[in-house]
Amino acid sequence: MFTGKTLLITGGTGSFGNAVLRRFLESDLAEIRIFSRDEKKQDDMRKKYNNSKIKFYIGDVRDYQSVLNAVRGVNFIYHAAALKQVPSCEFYPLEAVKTNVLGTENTLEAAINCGVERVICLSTDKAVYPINAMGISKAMMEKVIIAKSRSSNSTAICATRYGNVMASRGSVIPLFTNQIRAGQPITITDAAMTRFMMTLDDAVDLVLYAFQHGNPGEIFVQKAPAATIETLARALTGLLGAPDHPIRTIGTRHGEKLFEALLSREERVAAQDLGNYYRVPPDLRDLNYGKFFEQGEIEISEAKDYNSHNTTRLDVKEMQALLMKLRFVQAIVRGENVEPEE
Ligand SMILES: O=c1ccn([C@@H]2O[C@H](COP(=O)(O)OP(=O)(O)O[C@H]3O[C@H](CO)[C@@H](O)[C@H](O)[C@H]3O)[C@@H](O)[C@H]2O)c(=O)[nH]1
Repeated sequence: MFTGKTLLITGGTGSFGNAVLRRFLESDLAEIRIFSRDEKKQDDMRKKYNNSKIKFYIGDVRDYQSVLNAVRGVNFIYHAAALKQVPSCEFYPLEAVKTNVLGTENTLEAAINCGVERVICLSTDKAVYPINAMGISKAMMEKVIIAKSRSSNSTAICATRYGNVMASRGSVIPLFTNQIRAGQPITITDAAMTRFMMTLDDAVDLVLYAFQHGNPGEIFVQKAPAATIETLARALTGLLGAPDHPIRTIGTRHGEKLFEALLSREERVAAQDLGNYYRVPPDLRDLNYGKFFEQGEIEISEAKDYNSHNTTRLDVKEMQALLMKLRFVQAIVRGENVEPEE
């Protein structure tokens, strides 16, 4: 399906953008466009990949015209441009709205106007029962996707939703490994806090799956095991040969949850179980509220959400086995100095 076609990656200089780019460079795509605001990172990528299939576009999803320039002539879009840090979005919620909500609207509008075949948008578990501005803006992004896909016949728009991607830049795994190596105590927010644990490779598999099998308005959810932060810390100290390394509890950060959900109760009832993934269909009921009410959903009262407290729980040994799949952790264990996954 990709032979001779063009893919645009918004936010293409970030971890997800890079991972998707690497995977798609192995396909028969004719061209891959990287769209982002970051001139410097684009320049680094130009040198690093040194590949004439890759074209670079400077722009910002907040600016429709700049998106439109990059979208003309494109067949597929992977939309990863986002403000994704929980604390910064708490302090600047309107910035999250501008990039995550309005930026998505701009991207989808340009896609529809240019006859793009498929768009896959990146979402997060923090969009389910959201409590922080980042999650709320991503939840609104999902609503924009579903609303847009109701009214677009020729462009199929889907989302993929993930939990934490292990060892991505700025995340807790590089932080803990730095603390261990620097001889500083590991700073744990709450020992009992759980997070879904998945690798970037798993996340990219789901993007490919969504491109190949997604129907308009569907959200694909990656199933994953979870671990407590204490298990994660103990797994890392064990791997780095410092099992007695001190741990200090610092308390929950701004806008943080004790556990995350990948599917709400309502979504779990409607979702199709695909083995490694869930496929959540869009709610296609119309605005006729009388009908809406008569056709209520009985199963929802019984359903449980799919969350990081009730999914498979990893113990320290299992967590270590998963960590050792990461190139970043393998290199750290060998005693090398490496940058986080990107
Ligand atoms: O010093 C620290 C920092 C973090 N944590 C904990 O480690 C876990 C993971 O934290 P972090 O790696 O910062 O990720 P999250 O805040 O959960 O958010 C990440 O994961 C999301 C997906 O759930 C992405 O959307 C976000 O971009 C990404 O920052 C959380 O339970 C934190 O409380 C600590 O215990 N100590």
